[in-house]
Amino acid sequence: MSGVVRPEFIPAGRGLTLAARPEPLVFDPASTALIVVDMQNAYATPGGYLDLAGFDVSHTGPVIEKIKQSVAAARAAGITVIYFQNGWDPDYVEAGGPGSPNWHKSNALKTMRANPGMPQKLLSKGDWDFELVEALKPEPGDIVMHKPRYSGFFNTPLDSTLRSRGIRTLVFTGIATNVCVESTLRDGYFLEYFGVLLEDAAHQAGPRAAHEAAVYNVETFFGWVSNVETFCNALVTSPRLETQQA
Ligand SMILES: NC(=O)N/C=C\C(=O)O
Repeated sequence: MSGVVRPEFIPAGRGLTLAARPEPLVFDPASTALIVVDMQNAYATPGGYLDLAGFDVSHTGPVIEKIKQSVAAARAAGITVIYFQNGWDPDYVEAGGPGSPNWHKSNALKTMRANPGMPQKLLSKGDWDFELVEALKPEPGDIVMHKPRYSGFFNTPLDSTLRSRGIRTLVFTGIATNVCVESTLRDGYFLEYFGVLLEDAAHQAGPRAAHEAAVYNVETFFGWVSNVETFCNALVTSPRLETQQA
């Protein structure tokens, strides 16, 4: 097959071909992780942080369902599943004070400051807002990581966890496409990971154009774009690359 990207680290005789834009990408389940970014009540449930801050979360249901499908397919194929949870300790030390840009830019922190009457618990560890949505609970064998900033690589054990397992391909799902998903995929690119975005398993914070812009950025500059059905089909039906090249 012409135009297929085959990363050098995938040994001959191994690899599945994922139909993707801008071109198909060969990946090996053994060196791939499915990353589920911040599928917390804060980002996906009415009454959570994004909703309270004025972002539309009314269309997250289908995305949750798509992520569920991708997680099930990944687990069945032996792909490592990593769930991120974004947030801070209950005293908000990890959020940083006025000396941190996070204190000034985080819409969760700004929303709480603007509404002193509201429970001051957005994205606080141990609170409902911080919890993963009911439909996407990790199972034994899955990895759960907390992160204090948008990128999953910042101040977390993500890089060492991936390296120690020989993982080089990262398949992304979650919320928000244009913030934590894109930030983590971009940082992964700089660290030599191959990033794939499943576009129907991600949802934006803000207007739909923000999702589309993030998809464009990934497809054009940072990685590859596919979807859940294609990913699931690749895991069960993709012919081995060596067969295709023969
Ligand atoms: N998970 C995210 O993409 N978060 C986006 C905004 C925020 O956490 O304030």
